[in-house]
This record gives sequence, structure tokens and C-alpha cells, in this order.
Amino acid sequence: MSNFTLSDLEAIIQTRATSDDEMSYTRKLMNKGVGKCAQKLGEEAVESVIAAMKSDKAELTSETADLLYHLLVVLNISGVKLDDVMLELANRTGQTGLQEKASRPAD
Ligand SMILES: N=c1c2ncn([C@@H]3O[C@H](COP(=O)(O)OP(=O)(O)OP(=O)(O)O)[C@@H](O)[C@H]3O)c2ncn1[C@@H]1O[C@H](COP(=O)(O)O)[C@@H](O)[C@H]1O
Repeated sequence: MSNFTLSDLEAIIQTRATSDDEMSYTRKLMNKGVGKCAQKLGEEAVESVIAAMKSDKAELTSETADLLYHLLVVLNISGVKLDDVMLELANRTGQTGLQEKASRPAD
């Protein structure tokens, strides 16, 4: 069990995004613009799909880590906060919960 969260990774990416560290992969990727970042996200998504289709858990784990990292890079360069995505997901859960309650017969 790891204590590392997507919020931790989002904070690291934000630090790199505003740094001039020439050794930073994140910085170099973001310098290429949203198109290149989005392309990398697409590549990692496809690689995750391939790993899933092979039922290769180790490869799927590794590709999913790449996918999540590249997703957070695209969110950052697009000015979208992870918290807003989580809020969207939470709202959907709430809506589902309300719909489930509404369709249940009254006691
Ligand atoms: N989680 C990641 C992470 N996952 C994947 N990658 C990089 O994503 C790249 C994807 O690999 P590819 O084989 O597609 O190679 P590529 O060099 O992009 O090739 P091209 O497609 O651009 O030609 C690799 O170089 C990985 O290092 C990551 N790079 C950084 N991080 C995190 O970001 C932090 C900051 O890293 P730096 O920005 O390098 O300091 C790190 O501490 C990590 O926590």
C-alpha cells in the first residue's frame, strides 16, 4: 500500500511546469505544447489497452502509471485541476445515488 496520491503527482508536475530545469522530462515535454502532450497521452492509452488485452498485469500496471502521469500533464497544460475532475466524479456519484433512491419503492 502506497501513500502516494495523484494529488502528490499533480503537485510535482506543477513544480516542473514552472521550473527551468532542463533535465526535467515534464518540462521538456510541456515545452513542445499541448499537441505533443496529448499525443503522448493517446500513445500510453493504447499501450494500456494492449496490456489489458494480453492480460499482462505487470505491463498493465506500468502502462497505467505512464497513462496517469501523461493525463496529469495534459490536465496541467490545459489549466484543468485534478480537484475539478474529482468534483465532477463526485457529482456523478451523487446523481446516481439520487436516481437509485428515486427508483426504489417507498417503505
Ligand atoms: N511519473 C512520471 C513518468 N511516467 C512516465 N514518464 C516518462 O514518460 C516517458 C515516456 O516514454 P517513451 O518511451 O514514450 O519515451 P519518450 O522519450 O517520450 O519518446 P517520444 O515519444 O517523445 O519520442 C519516459 O521518458 C518516462 O520517463 C514519467 N516522467 C516523470 N514522471 C514523474 O514526474 C516527476 C518529475 O519528472 P521530471 O520532470 O523528469 O523531473 C518524476 O519524479 C515522476 O514522479
